[in-house]
Amino acid sequence: MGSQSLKDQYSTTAGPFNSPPFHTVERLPWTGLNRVFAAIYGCAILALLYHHVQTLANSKTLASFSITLSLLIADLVLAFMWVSAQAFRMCPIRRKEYPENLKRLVKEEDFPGLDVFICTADPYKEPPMGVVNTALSLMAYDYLTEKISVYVSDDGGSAFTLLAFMEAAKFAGHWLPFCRKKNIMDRRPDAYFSSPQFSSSEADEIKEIYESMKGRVENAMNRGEVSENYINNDEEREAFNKWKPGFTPQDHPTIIQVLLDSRHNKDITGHFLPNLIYVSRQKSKTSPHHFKAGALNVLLRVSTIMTNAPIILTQDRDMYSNDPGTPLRMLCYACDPAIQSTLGFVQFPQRFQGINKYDY
Ligand SMILES: O=c1ccn([C@@H]2O[C@H](COP(=O)(O)OP(=O)(O)O[C@H]3O[C@H](CO)[C@@H](O)[C@H](O)[C@H]3O)[C@@H](O)[C@H]2O)c(=O)[nH]1
Ligand SMILES: [Mn+2]
Repeated sequence: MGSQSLKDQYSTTAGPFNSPPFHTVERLPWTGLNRVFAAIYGCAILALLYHHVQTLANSKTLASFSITLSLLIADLVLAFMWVSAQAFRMCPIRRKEYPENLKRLVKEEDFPGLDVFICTADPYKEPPMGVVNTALSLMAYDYLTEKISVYVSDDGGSAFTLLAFMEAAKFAGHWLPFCRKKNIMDRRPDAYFSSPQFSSSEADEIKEIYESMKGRVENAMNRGEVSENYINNDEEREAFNKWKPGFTPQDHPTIIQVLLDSRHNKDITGHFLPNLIYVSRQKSKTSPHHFKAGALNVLLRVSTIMTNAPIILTQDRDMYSNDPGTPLRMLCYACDPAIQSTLGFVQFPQRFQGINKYDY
């Protein structure tokens, strides 16, 4: 990473201004064994390929020529796959961040703003409640809430997704202070409610609010419309009125709806809530929309005008953050002057759980 060689980074002992380090990187033991194994395996592959080439050169019939050629091609493909997988085994490392050291040098009020992007594309393949859960796990980060802005891009152009987020905006007022108070790690509500740590009368109350929100959204979806009894005020009515006849996911004007404004909206304990903005970009059958990349580009443009945070975090709708300290961990890299000027992005490892049958 950056101009520092990996070797220099291994010896990182001090952070900026000789403070304790913000992050360290350590080589994993037993790498030597991987390399020896790869060398032996590589020789075996080369010998096999050499054998195929020899047989090919000496083959006398068309049948043996074509069989050997197919074997050679197949083994070349397998060899390529094996070589590309070795990159991860040659120099495995473990990175560690020390947010406590960062907090000692940088005051919380001086942390940068954070614009969070979530994309969703289809309310039936990607149920709105799933996207809401993802968003809540990010809104509940351990970070000054008024510095967080969550932008949701809805390529499905669905009133149900907007309804789900209107409900989520209200639920956030209960969920965020609850997570803070209980210091919950998994801040995706449905993951928390199905975890063994979930048990207390307070948690039961929150679960009840969650279930009633979920019920309302799912009922509306089952009925196939957001009827009058889901709408609470004129502002909400005005938003849903944008779904005029002829509105389709592939052809409709832009909808941008601010659901939470961090300058005004507070949770039940009086803390400010993060910004929450619903965006469904304009679509037209005559111009390509470029899928997720197109959606992210639109969110970039919208967020630049609305909040323009120097840090952007993006997350697919089928993932969630299982560590509320993620923004601080990211800042451990972004605030390190030694790598800051060359740092483009920080990527966190993904852990796959509960993959559905379409995701293999
Ligand atoms: O027109 C589209 C299509 C997809 N998406 C979103 O893009 C994300 C990724 O789509 P998904 O169907 O989950 O694709 P996966 O194959 O699971 O995703 C992997 O592969 C994609 C590229 O194929 C990457 O963009 C993803 O980050 C990566 O997780 C999701 O949030 C979608 O809602 C849109 O916003 N608009
Ligand atoms: Mn996915």
